[in-house]
This record gives sequence, C-alpha cells and structure tokens, in this order.
Amino acid sequence: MTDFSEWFHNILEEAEIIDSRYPIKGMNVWLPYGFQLRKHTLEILRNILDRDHQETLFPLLIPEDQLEKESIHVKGFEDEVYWITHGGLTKLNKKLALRPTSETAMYPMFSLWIRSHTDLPLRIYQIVNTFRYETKHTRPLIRVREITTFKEAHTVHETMEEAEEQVQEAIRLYKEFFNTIAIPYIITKRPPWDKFPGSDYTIAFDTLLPDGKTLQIATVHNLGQTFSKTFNIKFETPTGEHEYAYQTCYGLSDRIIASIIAVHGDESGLRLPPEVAPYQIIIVPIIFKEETEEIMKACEKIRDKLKDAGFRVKLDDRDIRAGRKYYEWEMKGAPLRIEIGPRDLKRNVVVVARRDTKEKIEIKTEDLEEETDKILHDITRTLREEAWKKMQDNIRTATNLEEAKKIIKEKKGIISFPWCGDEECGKSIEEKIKVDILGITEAEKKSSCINCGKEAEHKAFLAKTY
Ligand SMILES: Nc1ncnc2c1ncn2[C@@H]1O[C@H](COS(=O)(=O)NC(=O)[C@@H](N)CS)[C@@H](O)[C@H]1O
Ligand SMILES: [Mg+2]
Ligand SMILES: [Zn+2]
Repeated sequence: MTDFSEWFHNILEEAEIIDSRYPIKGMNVWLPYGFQLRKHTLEILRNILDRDHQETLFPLLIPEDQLEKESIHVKGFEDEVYWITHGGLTKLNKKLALRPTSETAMYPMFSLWIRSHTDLPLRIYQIVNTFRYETKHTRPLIRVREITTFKEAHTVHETMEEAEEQVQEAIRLYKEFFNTIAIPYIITKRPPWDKFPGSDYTIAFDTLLPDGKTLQIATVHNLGQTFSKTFNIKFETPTGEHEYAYQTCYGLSDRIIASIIAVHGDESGLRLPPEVAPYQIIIVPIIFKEETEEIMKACEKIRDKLKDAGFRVKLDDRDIRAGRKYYEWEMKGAPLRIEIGPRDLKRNVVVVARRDTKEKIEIKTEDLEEETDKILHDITRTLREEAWKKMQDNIRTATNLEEAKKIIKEKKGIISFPWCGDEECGKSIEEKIKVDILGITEAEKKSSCINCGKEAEHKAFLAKTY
C-alpha cells in the first residue's frame, strides 16, 4: 500500500473489476466480477431509495436550448458537455448534449407533470450513465468521463421547509447506505464557490482514501426555486394561488465502488463487505488422493446447505493447488473461506478463514449456517469500525496555517480549523497551502480564523482531494 495509486490500478485489473483498456480515455468496461459487486451495491441503494422515491428513466440526450436555459448551471458544465451534431450523414439542426446530469432533461417534464399541490411532493430517481469531459487527470471509478453508475434523485416540494427536510432525509439515507457498506464519511457544507452550479447550497459526504486524500462520494443540493423559475415548475396552492416549487437533488456515482475497494483493501487485495461481495463464501476442498470422492461429496452438501440458507457461495473445484485458490479469493476479497479436508470430515468440523482478520476458526458442520451468519455480520462490523478509526485518526486540528501546512506535507489527511467563512479568505487558504476547503460543519465555540484572525464562527475542514 506504499503507492496507493499503483495498488488501486493493479487491484482493479487483478480482481477483474473493470478493464481500462477500452480505447476511449475515461471510459472502462465492467467485467463480470466487478459487475456483480456493482449490482449488489445498487440493490442496497435501491432498497433504501424505494421506500419513498419512484425509479424512472429519462433520455440520455438533452436539446441544446434546454441545457442552456439555466445560465449558472450551464456555466458550471459548459466545458464538460459532450455534444452530438449528426444523425447518420445528416447534420442536426440543433446540437444534442449527452447528459452530464439530468436537471435540464427532467425539469421541463416536471413543468408538465406538476399542476397542483396535490402533485407534490415528487421524489424520483434514476441510475444511469452520465458523461462529463473531465479535463483533470481521469482515474478508473474515481474520475471518469462516462459515469456508468450515476444515481441521481430529484425532488419537488411546496415549501422551502419541506425542501430543507428533504435535504436532511437525503443525508439520513446516505448515512444508512454508507453504514451498510461500511464506508466512513465526514459531512460538510461546501463553500459557496464549490457548490453545485445553480444550487442554493451543497452538502457533501467525503471519505478518506489510504493515501491521505479525500474523495467526494455523495452530494445533496438544495436547489431552492432557481430551477423551478427557469423551467416554470409552478403549482396551485390549496387557496388557489400559483407558486414556484422548491427542489432538491442528490447524487452519487461509481466512486462508491472505488471507496469500497480503496477503504477496505489491504496488502492481499480486496476485503469486501459481505453485503456486496459477489461470493460471500468460497468452499475449498483439501484433496488427498484416496478420499477425493468423499471430500467432494461433503463439499457439495455444504455448498447446497449454505445456498439454501440464502448465502452467495461458490465451491472452487478447479484442479489447481489449494494455496492458489487461497491467494486468488483473498485477492478478490471473498469474506469467508471454508476448507474441508479428510481430518475435518472425520471430526465433522470445517475450518473457516475470515478475510478481514485472516483468523481461522473451527466450526462443527451442524452449526455452520448459524455461525456463518454471525461471522459475516461481524466482518461488516469489523470493516466499518476499522475504517472509521483509520479516518478519525487522520482528522487533526490546526490553529494556524503553518501547522496546517506541516500536517498536510507530512501526513495529508483531514484538517479541522477555525474559519471566518469569507470567500477571499478561504481562497487564500487554498492558495497558500495548496488544499481544498471541504466545507463547514455546525458552528463551534468562537475562535479566531486560522488565516485572517477575524472571529471564526465556523469549524471547517480542509484536505488534499481527488
Ligand atoms: N467525473 C466523475 N467521475 C466519477 N464520479 C463523479 C464524477 N463527477 C462527479 N462525480 C460524483 O457524482 C456525484 C454527483 O455529482 S454532482 O455534480 O455533485 N451532483 C449532481 O450532478 C446532482 N445533479 C446530483 S443529483 C458527486 O458527488 C461525485 O461523487
Ligand atoms: Mg466535476
Ligand atoms: Zn478568515
């Protein structure tokens, strides 16, 4: 893990997550094993969202005049939009954009759908690919040009209070999601210069990667009435007036998979939380010439029993050395491995090896389902606690710029500091010590700003970021 970037790129290939040899920069192929990891991750996300959102699907292409309606929004994306100019040999009379995000695809339709307060609140989401011509260094899963797993939720409300409540609800459901996949986060309100283009404000979830840089893994935006005024999303109130609606949107992307890989990985490769692992249990027969038949029978019986109990289990019966199998499934992050040899068979036990702690446990065969379930839950808890501790051990406080500079130079990580909140002061901090201000959290006891000395009513965080 000395060179995280190298480790990350290698493991994506070795664990067969994606193939980045596709001949367009920033666009990659999901390989079957990686696709299953993505599929199980999205299942968890959908189960959470489907409680009070409805899933939809909008067209990929956005007419130029629609994309450009909201001036601040389009300004924020103008250098990232991919354009389509031809249909076959025919030049299109107006360019079509590949959605970089779908506000301008959705909101003209919302304007048609929403007439009365009885049509509100509207809460929809889609999980699609979006396209951003990223000019900064692209990196698989972390900064891609085709964002293949872009979950965007968009909500419409009668009042600002309801929109505020929806922002809090989005934060709650993201916390539940990240806790389920054992990813730690810090939540801050982005500085005004870093909020989503066209939004009133942006709340962001950042996690810390092993190289001490933070990754923005989800964002929640309060859009106020900016887009409803631009796209004429109005509703008739119970007393017959016509009001512009209040909106929010919240998104996450392939970076979720990047964080599962990066945060939980170790020298031997991936360590996947059982909730998302393509295989939760790998059975490896320990074969000795004379008793092959019996061993295989016992393994198949145990595989069927665990499958019936609802686990994702694979019997690795390839004709290769057991040690090769151990290496491979440790590298691919399978949470549990079950070894069954002649001695175990005689004593009616199996040996279970945990991927998170690498400890081996002997379990009576008849207790296997119950014990497996307990151990898998314990693996998620262990991964979550370890990841939270690693992140919290790397949040340090600086009371002056020199201190902040020193910590960033030596350790990177996240730095909490008192900040006045002024834009030019914030920008000068970013300039002076080459960091990004992640944002502010709830106001803390008054102190003086790390940079300008004025009264600081914010506790802010800064870090080197992706
Ligand atoms: N080039 C990229 N590659 C991978 N993930 C990205 C990229 N750009 C943004 N993301 C992720 O996508 C999330 C949502 O993007 S966003 O611009 O912040 N927000 C939106 O687009 C809103 N419309 C959310 S519905 C970000 O928080 C970030 O985690
Ligand atoms: Mg961007
Ligand atoms: Zn200041």
